[in-house]
Amino acid sequence: MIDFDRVTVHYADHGEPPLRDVTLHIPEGELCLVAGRTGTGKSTLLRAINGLVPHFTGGTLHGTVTVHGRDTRSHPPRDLADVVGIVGQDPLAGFVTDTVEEELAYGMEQLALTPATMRKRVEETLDLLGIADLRARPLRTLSGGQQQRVAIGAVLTNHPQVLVLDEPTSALDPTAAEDVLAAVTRLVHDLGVTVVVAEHRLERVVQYADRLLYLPGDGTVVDGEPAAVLTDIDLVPPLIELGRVAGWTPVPLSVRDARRRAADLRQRLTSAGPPPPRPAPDAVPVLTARKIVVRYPGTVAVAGVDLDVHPGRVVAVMGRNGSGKSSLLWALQGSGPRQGGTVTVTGPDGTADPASLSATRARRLVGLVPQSPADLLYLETVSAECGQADREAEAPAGTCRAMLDHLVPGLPADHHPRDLSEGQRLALVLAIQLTAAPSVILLDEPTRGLDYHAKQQFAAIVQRLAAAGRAVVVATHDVELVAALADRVIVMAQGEIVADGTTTEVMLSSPAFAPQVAKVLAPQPWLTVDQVTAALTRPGPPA
Ligand SMILES: Nc1ncnc2c1ncn2[C@@H]1O[C@H](COP(=O)(O)OP(=O)(O)OP(=O)(O)O)[C@@H](O)[C@H]1O
Ligand SMILES: Nc1ncnc2c1ncn2[C@@H]1O[C@H](COP(=O)(O)OP(=O)(O)OP(=O)(O)O)[C@@H](O)[C@H]1O
Repeated sequence: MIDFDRVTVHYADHGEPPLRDVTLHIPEGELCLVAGRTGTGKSTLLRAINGLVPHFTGGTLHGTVTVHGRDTRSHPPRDLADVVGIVGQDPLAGFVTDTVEEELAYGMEQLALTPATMRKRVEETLDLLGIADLRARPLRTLSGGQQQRVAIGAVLTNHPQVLVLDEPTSALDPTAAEDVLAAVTRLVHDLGVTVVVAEHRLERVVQYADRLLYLPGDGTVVDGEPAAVLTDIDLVPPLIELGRVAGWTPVPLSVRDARRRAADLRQRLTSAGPPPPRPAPDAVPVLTARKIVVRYPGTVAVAGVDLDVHPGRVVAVMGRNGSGKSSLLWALQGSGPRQGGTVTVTGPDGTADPASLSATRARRLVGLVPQSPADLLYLETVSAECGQADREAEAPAGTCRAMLDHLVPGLPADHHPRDLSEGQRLALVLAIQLTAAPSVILLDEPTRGLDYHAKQQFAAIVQRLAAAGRAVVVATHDVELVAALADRVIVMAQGEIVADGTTTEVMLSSPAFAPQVAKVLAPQPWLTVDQVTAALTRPGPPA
């Protein structure tokens, strides 16, 4: 269905070609997962399938890409639209209409389908993605995950023979991610649709994949069965890391498979004793919120939330798409809407409601890194951004740059923020926020687009902040990140807090939020491979 014959892609201002002499063949009816570190060329490979590369991205393509018998060189994206459906990384940027229903119908209008068919497919898709009650909503008022569902739906209504998805679950809650991937897998099995999906959170997709394309970063592509390819690379989901620690071969690809083999590991962990508990929090909270209410026309996003946040602690806020996490963070930070309730934050100069202060003073109490950090960067260079941050925080010149070097050493000062990798951009925005030395740091879905290595770096940064006495609140769908990082987990549903406890309590009590290690070892209280490794290597009690 998809053939790459000796394909090389060069971007003009980019030295090394992301794809170099790549030959591969993806048969009809396969689900093919594309993996590799940030910036290795996954999106480039995906965009070459529908001709966006090179027709729209610039650069040059040598060799031949053939899709369903059509050469992409002579068939630009519009001539492939009846065969290939593509969902990009940034849903908002890809939308062409204003409302959910219009967006779902748009592609079918281009294919000139009958109104009856269009109607039927729109209804099916609204149900499939759980967005029926959003049908009339303007797209820009949707939460991040709701937007991602619409973007996927808008492609599914066209019934493409080839479906290309670039990080389709990055903003989805764990249950929605499973639903979407199960639906996509049904298309593969029942209708013979060919699917190519790039994803950093391999744990979400690998069990559905027939084939894994791994981009090591030198322009080549390693192509094989998932279990075989994963045996040889260091970029692996927790389940496979666990399999390596336990010495299982071949490596397990599903939780079910791992559970079957885990009896011996459970035994060893039982004799090692439970993981050490995390220390109890300070008695005095640094942030106190009472009866917070956020309303939009027709929606109550936050419905009377009470919350205390303590210094030195990392709190994760989880919950389904649209449950009110972002709205809560913006209300706590003070610049988002808030129709009711009180927020007080304690800083070096005393206690205040950030919403009652100037932006500059508020930033000394609470810093917020938004879902798309690029939104906060608007100057031409890294050093201009840093200088501006120093001035706004009335901090000595060089404060922000020192903070940035602490996070990611050695970023060139004259780089344009646009040319930074996702992880570097995140570090820059974090450094800008930290320059004001806020007591509380709020992070909204900070690991979208980060590979496993970048995520580890990020977790280390957050742990250092907490160790230095900051309070950190992270809204996220990334259960593996939460397991590794958070002291406490809050779960929101329809604007209310429905669970609040230690990470272990909350994650073990709800299968939707359990990390892979917990699923394998339940009911024992292990959440991460690090905990398991530490227990297995801990010296036993003297005989
Ligand atoms: N239109 C473009 N012009 C110039 N360089 C580009 C362009 N698009 C991508 N690149 C560069 O090509 C390389 C591969 O980019 P690509 O987006 O394919 O990576 P990726 O593996 O999808 O990364 P991520 O995991 O962050 O999505 C990167 O170094 C990137 O900076
Ligand atoms: N400007 C707006 N107008 C109308 N409704 C809105 C607006 N902004 C958000 N909402 C709605 O408020 C609810 C909460 O949105 P919010 O972004 O806080 O959710 P979330 O938990 O962060 O979601 P996600 O996990 O998808 O990021 C959602 O139903 C959303 O559609």
